[in-house]
Amino acid sequence: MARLGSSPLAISLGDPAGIGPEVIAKCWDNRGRFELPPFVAIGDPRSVEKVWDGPIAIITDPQHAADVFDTGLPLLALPSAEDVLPGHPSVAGAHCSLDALELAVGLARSSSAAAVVTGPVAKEQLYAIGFSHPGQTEFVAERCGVASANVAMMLAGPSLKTVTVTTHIALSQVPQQLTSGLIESRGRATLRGLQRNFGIEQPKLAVAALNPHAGEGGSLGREEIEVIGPAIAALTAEGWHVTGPHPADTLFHEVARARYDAALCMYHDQALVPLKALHFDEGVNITLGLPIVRTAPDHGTAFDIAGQDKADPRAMAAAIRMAAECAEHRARNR
Ligand SMILES: NC(=O)C1=CN([C@@H]2O[C@H](COP(=O)(O)OP(=O)(O)OC[C@H]3O[C@@H](n4cnc5c(N)ncnc54)[C@H](O)[C@@H]3O)[C@@H](O)[C@H]2O)C=CC1
Ligand SMILES: NCC(=O)COP(=O)(O)O
Repeated sequence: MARLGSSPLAISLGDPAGIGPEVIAKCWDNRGRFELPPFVAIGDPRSVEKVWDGPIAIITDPQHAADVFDTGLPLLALPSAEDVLPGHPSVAGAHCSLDALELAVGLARSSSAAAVVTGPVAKEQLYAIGFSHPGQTEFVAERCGVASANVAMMLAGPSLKTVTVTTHIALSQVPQQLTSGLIESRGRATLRGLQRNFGIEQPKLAVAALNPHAGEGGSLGREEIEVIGPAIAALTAEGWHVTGPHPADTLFHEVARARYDAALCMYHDQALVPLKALHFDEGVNITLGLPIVRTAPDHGTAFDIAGQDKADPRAMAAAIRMAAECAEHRARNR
């Protein structure tokens, strides 16, 4: 188990109607088996009570989380304006999930929490209340004062780490938004993040192509020649170990995966499909490039199974463990 200082991890429950409250409660239930350090959950206590009958320890100071961790799930209460119905998202629930996220980030920024783990939110619900960021990644970056181009959304599992250059945009927008500058800055955030969070001193980055067969010499698209290639050359000139652009269809099999520490992908599904195919049960989303550690499970709100005791907590447990390990690693190598 990672050894943290006196501060617990702060975990936002996510959308109160999603599976966040259930998987977090199940993590507390299985804290010994999953080898989890003390954490404090943040959100509406009713969202947990509706799906779990274990003990909740309401606290008002995160520093008390460790004292009560053996007897109940430590919870900083942020009640939603309306009652919670698992599987039925609401405007009030979206506001509640955003408040919990904001508080969790604030606690980590002020060192009252060792790291942040975020429960799943529904982007559609957040967009409906005026949330102007593509996702939690960009929101956390802004709250930390980091430009969103300088963070990287990494999905990490035991045998694969992927990063996506463009994040939550329509597929039709990807070619316009892909620039050499953006690929470079995501690449840099990834390489530094591998060093800082995972202790990989000389990280190897494999860059995926956008087009089939890496563009087939320009006849199936010119992004590899005009956009991706120059970004790889710039990163290589800085001394980083970067290869590509690699045809994406042959980048994720076992032998190929052994050649790199992370794959830099051009769009969301290029990065997330291989990761979830291999490691859905234990995939972790980690934001690289922040002054704090932020992780999340790779899955979403799963409203279709919320409140039915079907949610698998292993990805949340992996996110908690990774947050603790990265925080400890960063503290040791300050
Ligand atoms: N980090 C985050 O906050 C994320 C949020 N989302 C949000 O979640 C919402 C739903 O997205 P979907 O694409 O449907 O993905 P999803 O991950 O919520 O669900 C996809 C399928 O996997 C199942 N599933 C997901 N997690 C599970 C678990 N722990 N145990 C058992 N089954 C599980 C669901 O029941 C569903 O059938 C969207 O609004 C999206 O914005 C999606 C991914 C990550
Ligand atoms: N598909 C990954 C995802 O939706 C996570 O996004 P974020 O809210 O962590 O930015």
